[in-house]
Amino acid sequence: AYKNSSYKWSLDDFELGTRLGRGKFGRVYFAREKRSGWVVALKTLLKKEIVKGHVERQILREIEIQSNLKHPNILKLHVWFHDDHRIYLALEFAGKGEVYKQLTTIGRFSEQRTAKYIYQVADALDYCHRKKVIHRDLKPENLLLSINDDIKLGDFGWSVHAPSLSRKTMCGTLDYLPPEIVEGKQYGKYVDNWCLGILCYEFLVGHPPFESKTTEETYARITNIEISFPMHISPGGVDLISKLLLKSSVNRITLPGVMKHPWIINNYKDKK
Ligand SMILES: Cn1ncc2ncnc(NCCc3cnc(NC(=O)Nc4cccc(C(F)(F)F)c4)s3)c21
Repeated sequence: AYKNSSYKWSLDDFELGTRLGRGKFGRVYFAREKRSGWVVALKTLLKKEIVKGHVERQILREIEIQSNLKHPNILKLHVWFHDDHRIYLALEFAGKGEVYKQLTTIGRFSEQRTAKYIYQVADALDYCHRKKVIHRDLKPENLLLSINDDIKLGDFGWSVHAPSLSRKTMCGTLDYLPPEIVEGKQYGKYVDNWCLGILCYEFLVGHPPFESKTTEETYARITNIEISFPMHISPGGVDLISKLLLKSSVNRITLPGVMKHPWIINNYKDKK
């Protein structure tokens, strides 16, 4: 029945299970589609919250963008539907949950684990960029892990079609903002390359490089690129991060360049 896209999905098609997570606009549940037995992560978003947050256009853009992306390291949006009060996103279920939960539990990741995740995120982002999509909100909270420990890039709630000037209102952490956004300049797809550098540092060290007590201090450290590396990071890791965290966005190492970087090659053995 559900193969033809005109099928009207509803909550009645799903059996809800345990709650997997809670966000600002709604909750995520483990769910099973009754007829096929398919397991999904059902994200519910309260319409009145979306209207209050003035993010209606964003959720529609996310649905349009994520429905058209098909990549092994991007969380699939299977179907979406709505009722009087909520919008529902039936997403691919990531068996090992959120990356940041693992990062906070373990503290920091090994070079091998980091290289694998960075390779997979770079591969997913390169695919997005080729489809003219900038993710813009890359951080551990938006990364999930499949049961085979593969990265699933999720939450395209902030993604846009390149190039873009649309303001990214400050919600959540500032640590990942690149200098061009902090300085309110026009920006392009290279914002994702910057975020990949922040992500790589945070995976290896356990916290982002410019984290500070005050917003002003974080801004200052981002625009001056004040970065220090702990002793335990290898020269290869320092080299890759230093080639991503460059003020001039066009000089940042490309995503294919990240995937071919010696540090990645040496540390990520079983890449396909
Ligand atoms: C926790 N967890 N454990 C396992 C597991 N497996 C899959 N998914 C999980 N969690 C959901 C991950 C998400 C993916 N895509 C999202 N998309 C979104 O949240 N979009 C969104 C929200 C609010 C406002 C807007 C708007 F309007 F601003 F655009 C957009 S959330 C899982």
